[in-house]
Amino acid sequence: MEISSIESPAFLKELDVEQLENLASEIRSFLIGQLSKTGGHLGSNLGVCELTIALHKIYNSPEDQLIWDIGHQTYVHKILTGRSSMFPFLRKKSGMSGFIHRGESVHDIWEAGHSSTSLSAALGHAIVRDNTGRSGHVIAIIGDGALTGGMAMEALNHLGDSGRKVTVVLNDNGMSISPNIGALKNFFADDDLHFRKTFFEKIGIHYLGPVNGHCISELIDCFQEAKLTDSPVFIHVRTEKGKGWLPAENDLLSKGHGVAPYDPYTGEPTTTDITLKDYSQTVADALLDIAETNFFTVITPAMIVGSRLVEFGDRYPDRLIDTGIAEQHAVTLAAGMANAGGKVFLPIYSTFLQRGYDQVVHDVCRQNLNVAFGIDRAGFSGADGDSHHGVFDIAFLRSLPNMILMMPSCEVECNMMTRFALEYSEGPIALRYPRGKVDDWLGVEPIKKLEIGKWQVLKNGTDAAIITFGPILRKAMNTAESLAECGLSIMVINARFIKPLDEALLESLFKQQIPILTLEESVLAGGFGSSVLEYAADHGYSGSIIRRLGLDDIFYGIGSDEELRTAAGLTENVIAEQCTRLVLEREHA
Ligand SMILES: Cc1ncc(C[n+]2csc(CCOP(=O)(O)OP(=O)(O)O)c2C)c(N)n1
Ligand SMILES: CC(=O)[C@@H](O)[C@H](O)COP(=O)(O)O
Ligand SMILES: [Mg+2]
Repeated sequence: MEISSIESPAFLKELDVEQLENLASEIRSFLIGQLSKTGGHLGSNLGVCELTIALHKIYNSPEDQLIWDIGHQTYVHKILTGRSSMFPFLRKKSGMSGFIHRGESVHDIWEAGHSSTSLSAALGHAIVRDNTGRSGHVIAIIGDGALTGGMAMEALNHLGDSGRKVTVVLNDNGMSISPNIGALKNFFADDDLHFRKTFFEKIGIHYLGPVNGHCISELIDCFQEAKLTDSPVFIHVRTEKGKGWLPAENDLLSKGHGVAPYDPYTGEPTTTDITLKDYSQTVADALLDIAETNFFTVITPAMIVGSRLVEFGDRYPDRLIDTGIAEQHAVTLAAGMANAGGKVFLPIYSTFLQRGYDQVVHDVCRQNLNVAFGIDRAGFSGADGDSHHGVFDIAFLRSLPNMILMMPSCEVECNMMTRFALEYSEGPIALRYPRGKVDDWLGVEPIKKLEIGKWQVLKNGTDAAIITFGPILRKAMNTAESLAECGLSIMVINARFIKPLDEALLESLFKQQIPILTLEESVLAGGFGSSVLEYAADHGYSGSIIRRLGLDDIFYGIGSDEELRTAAGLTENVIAEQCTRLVLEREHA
């Protein structure tokens, strides 16, 4: 079977089990070859080849609706639904999403990226199906990692009680990104099948399994039985993440979960920039350093690898808590520990902190607890696309009483801020840092000490001021230096504290009537620039000239971080153009 000739899953109906097994190995080879060039979520997909083939063999997509949790494991689904030719463009600008994307195919029913939503969505689809008299099966496919998320539990609770005909397929590979954790993992690993069956039957859900997820005939039999069952069904499928490719099978840390381009024979990465130090590693190194003399606990919601905490966990196993995918719990756990007098650092991706927002408001900020947040992947998150960009946290955190918000622009500042956050004892504090590699120190002289709400003038100037923070500061400096050659004197300010603002510095700019350009890789609505505008309006400077550059009121898609920045106008050219306009505006005011 030529993978490139597959247009729809209809052909699977004609194939026998042996042919389906051959297809599974061909798809594996295809994935290993293609992803060696683009990178992507290899391990999860190698593990679901047989499972996805069996699902499409037995169910009739799209009349039967396959609802995938997260969606990072849908590459085989994409192949079977006619998208193999798009693999060279996987996770690229204008290419194919690494997740489910409704615009790509009628077989893509539900978009995610964040975990644990599939059961709620499936039940929602089933309720409308039943209310409208439509036929068709609704099947949610969820991983054992995603099942640790609170939403999945809430939906399971509802599903059992509803009695609706929804099939839940648990793809249990024992792995989240790293080995899965928790009591539920033990429950599913337990061979006491009787106890598990009884548990599900008691909550109104018919349990089938465990099924060998690499045995197509077992899977087929099981799905056929599920189709005939007139109540919610839970199918427990056991698979191996990374199945069929030794480098992934042997990778005990993450089974080839998310890989950069690699040599298909050895698995060795072929890109060089992965050796450069990034912000997450800088924070993790600072934590390792501080831990030598101070006791604190690090909490991670399933992101040990991405937050670069492997070494910390090896060195201080009792000081690292992996909650599994459970951001809400992680935040309130941190609040509980802080309330009990513990010192906690919680690295969490900006996009996943969205899940724990009420907990930040209600548990942490309201009680003014000493939780230090490391908001990772703040800014664009490239190839993961719209579900993962960390561009809302400034808007949703700066409105919270008691919260202090910082962003480093280089390695030195990142290290200092991590220390500062752990030393701070007046309430919640967060440093947000991006996905990229750390930059060199930009400052004129090394900072000795951070002061809450104190900004740094990196370059003096009289014609206009750029106020910004984070790595984009370098673009601001470059632009100011180029404009100096054209005779413009542009001040550059490092607003390392996003909240609180440096009111004294702002006052002096307003009084001197220096026009201001704010720059942020985050949404403009409610962002940093808005806080400067608010300050001006509230303190009698509403006539001041202030412009903002940042992200528009849209969801930005996939691209390299630089491509996305260009789309958002965060380039030196646009910054220069805006500065020039500000100067002209002041001249004509
Ligand atoms: C709310 C949320 N938190 C964290 C993540 C990051 N994340 C993506 S995949 C993954 C592991 C998922 O494990 P599982 O559901 O078992 O799928 P597998 O990769 O094992 O197939 C995690 C933690 C996410 N997507 N959503
Ligand atoms: C699918 C998912 O949500 C994660 O695997 C995510 O892709 C991780 O991103 P990083 O590679 O930036 O850690
Ligand atoms: Mg898993």
